[in-house]
Amino acid sequence: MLPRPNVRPYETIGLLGGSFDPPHQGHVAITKAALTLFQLDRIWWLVTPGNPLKSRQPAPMEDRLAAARRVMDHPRVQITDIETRLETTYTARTLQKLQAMYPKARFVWLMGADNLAQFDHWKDWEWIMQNVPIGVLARPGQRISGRTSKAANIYRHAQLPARAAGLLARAQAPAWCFLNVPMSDASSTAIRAKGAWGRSDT
Ligand SMILES: Nc1ncnc2c1ncn2[C@@H]1O[C@H](COP(=O)(O)OP(=O)(O)OP(=O)(O)O)[C@@H](O)[C@H]1O
Ligand SMILES: O=C(O)c1ccc[n+]([C@@H]2O[C@H](COP(=O)([O-])O)[C@@H](O)[C@H]2O)c1
Repeated sequence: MLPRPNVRPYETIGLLGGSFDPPHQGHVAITKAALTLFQLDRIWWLVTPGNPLKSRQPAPMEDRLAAARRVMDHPRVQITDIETRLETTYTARTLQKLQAMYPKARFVWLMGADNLAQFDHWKDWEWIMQNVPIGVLARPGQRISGRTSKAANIYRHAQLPARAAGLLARAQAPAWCFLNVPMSDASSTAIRAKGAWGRSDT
């Protein structure tokens, strides 16, 4: 297991959960954009043991962690196996445990627009909305489905405009912000379909 990350009091930490099967330049692009635009101190990649909504078994955790470390090399980004350590797969449970472990940290949940589109299918998604600020990054073909999704509509009153993105981490939840960052069409599905897992790490 990887060492438990250290956290300074009042740090703002973005959490990018994912299968990373494999990690790619789309993940790198949204991580760099989120660091800057949401003014985060750091970002942790949470390499998930398994997405609860996906039946497909991902590549072994060690392979995904190693590939993630090769692809995402940045002093303020840490690759973690926290969900394995916490024995969680549901995001709400992961967030509850992290908030209890690091009560002075300010966590922000990060995700692509495709996940906002189906967010209302996640376990305890309203708890997440009401307890953790959420930063959403544009993804090709998913901007409209994300922005018009059930979760977006129900929590429209809690949406921060993009020009206020820098306030998200310190905002009281519910608070979410959609950023129209330059988009990358990279996807793990496409890389797997090409049989390119581990060959290029891009
Ligand atoms: N190109 C991209 N642009 C914006 N967000 C992305 C992009 N690729 C991945 N993400 C986001 O990164 C997080 C982790 O994604 P994940 O590891 O599932 O990669 P993926 O390419 O979506 O995988 P798959 O194709 O297997 O579904 C998710 O919140 C996802 O929305
Ligand atoms: O908690 C849930 O119900 C839930 C449902 C779907 C996805 N997630 C999380 O969302 C993150 C992105 O998943 P993925 O497979 O799109 O990379 C990852 O951390 C998953 O564990 C969480």
